[in-house]
Amino acid sequence: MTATTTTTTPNPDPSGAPGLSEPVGEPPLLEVRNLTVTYGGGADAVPAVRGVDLRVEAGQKLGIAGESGCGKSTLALALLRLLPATAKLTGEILLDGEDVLTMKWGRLRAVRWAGASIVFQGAMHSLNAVHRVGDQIAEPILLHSKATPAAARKRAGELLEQVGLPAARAQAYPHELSGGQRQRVMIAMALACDPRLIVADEPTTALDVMIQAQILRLIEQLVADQNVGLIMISHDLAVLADTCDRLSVMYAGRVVEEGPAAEVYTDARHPYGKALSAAFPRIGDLSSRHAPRGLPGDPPDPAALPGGCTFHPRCPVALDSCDTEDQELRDAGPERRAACVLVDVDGTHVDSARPDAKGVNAGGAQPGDDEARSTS
Ligand SMILES: Nc1ncnc2c1ncn2[C@@H]1O[C@H](COP(=O)(O)OP(=O)(O)OP(=O)(O)O)[C@@H](O)[C@H]1O
Repeated sequence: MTATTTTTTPNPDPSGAPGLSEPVGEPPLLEVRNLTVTYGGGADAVPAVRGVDLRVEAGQKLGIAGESGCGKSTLALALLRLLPATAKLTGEILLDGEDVLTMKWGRLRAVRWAGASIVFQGAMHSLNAVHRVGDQIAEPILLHSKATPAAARKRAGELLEQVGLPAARAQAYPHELSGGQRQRVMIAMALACDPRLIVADEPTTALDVMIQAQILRLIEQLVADQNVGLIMISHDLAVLADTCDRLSVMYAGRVVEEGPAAEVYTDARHPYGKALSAAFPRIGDLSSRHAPRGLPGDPPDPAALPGGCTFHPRCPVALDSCDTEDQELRDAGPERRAACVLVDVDGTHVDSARPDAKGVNAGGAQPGDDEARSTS
């Protein structure tokens, strides 16, 4: 995608996300401002994404974590306006400073694949079973460039080699490849038009751990070599912490915590971030103190969100006021933000010992139990 004018002054950072330096005069690669996505309308409206701000620079890897149903895939699809017509979007999605939400269709077609491309989960379902994978990789090249069919096929072979497969595998049909190989094909396809941003939605979920590690290292290598931006979406906080620079944790359609990936994983500020982190085992420490612990209860139905802080019904440290008072993201230490009334501006941890804490879910993840997560 061609960068739009860079003569304007830098956009102020509405998310306030610190630590993301922006070259003077250059808009960030991706800036999402106050994005909302609502499926349907009236009494049946489902607010799947609610006021999300994100920012990704070239070469940066942002992880988006959260339980099933928190709006991760909706957010990913919204970035390229790939949602069904029932979805209503508001806010801004600025790709190189150009708003995806107000683009004309012709421009949007050009931006898809070339400006940003998506690697979906479940390559078997995303690839067309009756076409050779080389032809499927060549297709966006033919659509987005003046390449001849022969040149596009040659490029497809090169892309396969780039993702660690022999060029000759271009002749294979999806069912002739292993799950890991198919996911490599998906990544090759995503790279076909030299995008500036790659959105990877659960790219390794269906793979065994060995192949998962290979695919993650491949994605990391490609981001470094080609200086693209990466948004990686996963329910697996450990995978994101291992792969990404920064992490945003979503709950009920909103970002409730963000910061450097390793810090959010080992020392989350928000009770939900803490609970999500505590749900994953720490490699190398299998003592009972570090045993993974689940979070009782389920995320709320987006069509019937609880009042106040949407996490309060599951929160082990909720105060009475959390039933009615919602929280915006607030500073929670250097380069950290969290949407919790108990987070102090200086980043002091959630204080689970407050006398007015209601102490629900006493058997679940205990946010005050930081020690258990700080030694990995
Ligand atoms: N086409 C749709 N019409 C109505 N509601 C939808 C539609 N797609 C998703 N939703 C709802 O929007 C909410 C967010 O769904 P989404 O798939 O974005 O979550 P997710 O975090 O990606 O979950 P998962 O990890 O299970 O894919 C859910 O409540 C879901 O039921």
